[in-house]
Amino acid sequence: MRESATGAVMAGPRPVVLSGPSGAGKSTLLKMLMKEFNGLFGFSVSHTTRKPRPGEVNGKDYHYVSREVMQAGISNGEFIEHAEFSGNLYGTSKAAVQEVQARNLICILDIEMQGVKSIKKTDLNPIYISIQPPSMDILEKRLRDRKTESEESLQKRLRAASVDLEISKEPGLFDVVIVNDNLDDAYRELKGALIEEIQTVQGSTKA
Ligand SMILES: Nc1ncnc2c1ncn2[C@@H]1O[C@H](COP(=O)(O)OP(=O)(O)OP(=O)(O)O)[C@@H](O)[C@H]1O
Ligand SMILES: Nc1nc2c(ncn2[C@@H]2O[C@H](COP(=O)(O)O)[C@@H](O)[C@H]2O)c(=O)[nH]1
Repeated sequence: MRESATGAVMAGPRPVVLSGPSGAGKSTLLKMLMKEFNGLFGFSVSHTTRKPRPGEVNGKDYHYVSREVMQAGISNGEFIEHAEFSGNLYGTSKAAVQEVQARNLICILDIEMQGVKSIKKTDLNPIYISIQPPSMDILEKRLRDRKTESEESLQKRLRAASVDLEISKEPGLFDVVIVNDNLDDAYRELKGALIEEIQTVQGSTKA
């Protein structure tokens, strides 16, 4: 048993932090993981002040809130971490992580670099995984092809990506670094990195 960063006393699988530049493929890999291991992983639904993209669902992809609401929550101590990214606020609430851990699932946090640094100061003790693009050119192409960003947002994200890739070289910051070139290879690596946690949860649900 341990007292987690959420303030709740929890036993159970270690959470997983997936980080890496916007467009590196975190959500794509995460969806593959959740599809193959249905019922083993739970997504920590972050709050954000950015507007939903077509197809995104409030409460599933994010909790979409105003800056005022988010700032009030931060002041009330409701967030484990938060960061300003590409002109918007993003943050992980204690409730989001508690909700997943209460179901004894492997909690996945998809967060950018400032969030990683903040989580490092807590006792959440996740496995830190960095998903990286094969090159900046390929990252730009993937982000452009995704068609979710304005030119301004795209440029901000590319600038953040360069900084992110530099910081991620810091020894010990990530437990695993995966270069997402071929998607199937990257997915295999991700599964390999999580196999112990997967087997632990599979074992405990069979018992
Ligand atoms: N290995 C790959 N080869 C080609 N395209 C890929 C690969 N991985 C992901 N993509 C595509 O790249 C785009 C960005 O991927 P994705 O949205 O998963 O990135 P992300 O890291 O979650 O970004 P963000 O942080 O902005 O949410 C998507 O359109 C996705 O389909
Ligand atoms: N520090 C945090 N970063 C987060 C959180 N939720 C998402 N993110 C990161 O934001 C960028 C942009 O996401 P997008 O959905 O607008 O493309 C990406 O790098 C995410 O990992 C959070 O709660 N905290």
